[in-house]
Amino acid sequence: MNGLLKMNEARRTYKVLKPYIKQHRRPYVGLLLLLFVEIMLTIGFSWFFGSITDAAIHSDITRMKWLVPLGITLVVISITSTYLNTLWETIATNAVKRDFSEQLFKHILQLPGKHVDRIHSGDLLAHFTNDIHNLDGIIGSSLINLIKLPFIYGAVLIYVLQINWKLALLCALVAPVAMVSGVIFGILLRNNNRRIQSLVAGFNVLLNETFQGFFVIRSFLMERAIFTKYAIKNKKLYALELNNARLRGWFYVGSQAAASITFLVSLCLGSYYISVGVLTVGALLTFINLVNHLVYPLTEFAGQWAGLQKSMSAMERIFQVLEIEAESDDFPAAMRVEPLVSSIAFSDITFQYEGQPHLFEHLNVHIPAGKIVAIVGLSGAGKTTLFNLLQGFYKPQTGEILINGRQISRLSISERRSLFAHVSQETMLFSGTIRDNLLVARPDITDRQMIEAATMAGIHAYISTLPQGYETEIGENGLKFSGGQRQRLAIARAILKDAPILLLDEGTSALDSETEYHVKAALDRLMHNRTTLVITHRLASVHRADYIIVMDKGTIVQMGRHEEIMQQEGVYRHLQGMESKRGEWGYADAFDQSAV
Ligand SMILES: Nc1ncnc2c1ncn2[C@@H]1O[C@H](COP(=O)(O)OP(=O)(O)OP(=O)(O)O)[C@@H](O)[C@H]1O
Repeated sequence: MNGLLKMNEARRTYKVLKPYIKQHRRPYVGLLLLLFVEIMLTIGFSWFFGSITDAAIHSDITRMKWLVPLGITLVVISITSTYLNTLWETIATNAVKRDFSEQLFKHILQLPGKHVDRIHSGDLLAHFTNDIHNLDGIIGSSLINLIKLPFIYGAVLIYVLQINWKLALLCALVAPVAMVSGVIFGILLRNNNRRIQSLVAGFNVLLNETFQGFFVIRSFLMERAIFTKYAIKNKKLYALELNNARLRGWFYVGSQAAASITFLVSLCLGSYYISVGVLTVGALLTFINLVNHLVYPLTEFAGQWAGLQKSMSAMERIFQVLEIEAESDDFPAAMRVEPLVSSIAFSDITFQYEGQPHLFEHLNVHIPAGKIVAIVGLSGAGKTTLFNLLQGFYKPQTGEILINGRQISRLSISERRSLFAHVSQETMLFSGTIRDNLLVARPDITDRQMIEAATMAGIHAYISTLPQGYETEIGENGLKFSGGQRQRLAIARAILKDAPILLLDEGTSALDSETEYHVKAALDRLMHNRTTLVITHRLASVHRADYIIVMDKGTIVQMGRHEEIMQQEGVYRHLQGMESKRGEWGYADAFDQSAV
């Protein structure tokens, strides 16, 4: 039933969390022990009030003499147990959350490309900013209270039954009402919390897009539209939070009413019992002290149940990611592969992106070792997809990719990724220093090697002009690089990776002539003695290639040297024609001057 905690859901949750709870079992065992201490304290204090009152009424000084130190002992135990309870609960909850979030993060880092495509980064963010924190219910307070409350209820009921069974049973009549209203409250609260959680995930998506697309938003004057979206979500969240408060308010009013009625009934009937000599004043005091424990565990149980359900819905969202099979059990490590100049063969490859029509059908192509091969074609022809397949981000449905005759699918992920150095259109720079960004491929390299690579890439001279050189911080709050500088940093990274196959995406952005000269020179050095596949959108640069592969809608339509395929009627000549028209319009030149 919607809203009720499904048993298989709970079982699945605890199956996943069990190893983490087991690993941090000490604070959990401590909390279980404290549970019994708390039950003893609850009954002990009530008994103490009754006993000391009766002793006072009967002027029993001897009894009072040993009751006072006992009372002090109870207070000391109570203070200590409260302290330990807070400490152990925090340790248990946070240790489990810490390990579980690390596992989730690791899992996400190892998800296959086809699944990453389907998940919005804002949703992934929400797992860490929201869902993980909402797990408290299943691993912390709610779980412990759900175990504790029935014990407290049972122990108190047994104790008050032997004080006066009629009074006790009368008070216990409140139980069914409290339980039914608790279940209804739990369902309503869970449904409301589900809506809140999915709204919070939506917030993350919006914020993520806004901060990533800051300049696009400004350039397209989208500020008002984005702000309106934010404000609408904010209003919805406010309404849902208010709904939550109302639900909780009504529930606590109900609990209070139940507690007050029970208190009044036991006080009035108890006073009558005193007057007819069935109860002593002390026994009534003990009873009244305990009677609240016949109501609050029931109402509190419903509250904790709701907390548990809130955690369950957070866990449900996390499951959607956890259930996707990861590429490997552990992180692939960078490894040195033989710097053998390698041939590449796509053999009978059929591939389609999920939910898309076939992009490649029986694609066959052989690239000899040590050659520079340019891949050209209109946008969407499948050029980038070839790179994605080579690096194993996606798997072909049929066919094999062979490197030096070896089936690439038989290589480990480490071996496979170590074969390629990829210089993409967009150079991702991470927060940290220039050194950190250069050493991403090989943290073990020496300063001399790093400087050599930067010199070859034509970026060392610039880095040397910076006051802090290679230690300069880059990223959000640090130095920003121009497009050309970023490209040269990417080339330096690729030089340091020293892989036998170079995958180069030249991109559409043009560079000014001087920068282009430096980048080209750096690339020439990088391509030396390697097999290079270069996606190029600027046909002026294809003359350097040994072969040109022309792609159209997932098919290789032409292949050969520039001079050969220029003789043929087809896509390549058409592209060349477009390029020269672009040159005539002066578009490329104008762009060249403004870039970098
Ligand atoms: N992750 C993806 N999921 C679904 N479809 C995709 C994905 N990536 C690319 N495609 C589709 O596959 C086709 C080929 O895309 P690909 O990026 O390989 O083309 P391309 O030749 O590199 O284009 P461009 O020159 O514009 O970069 C396109 O129709 C594209 O929409």
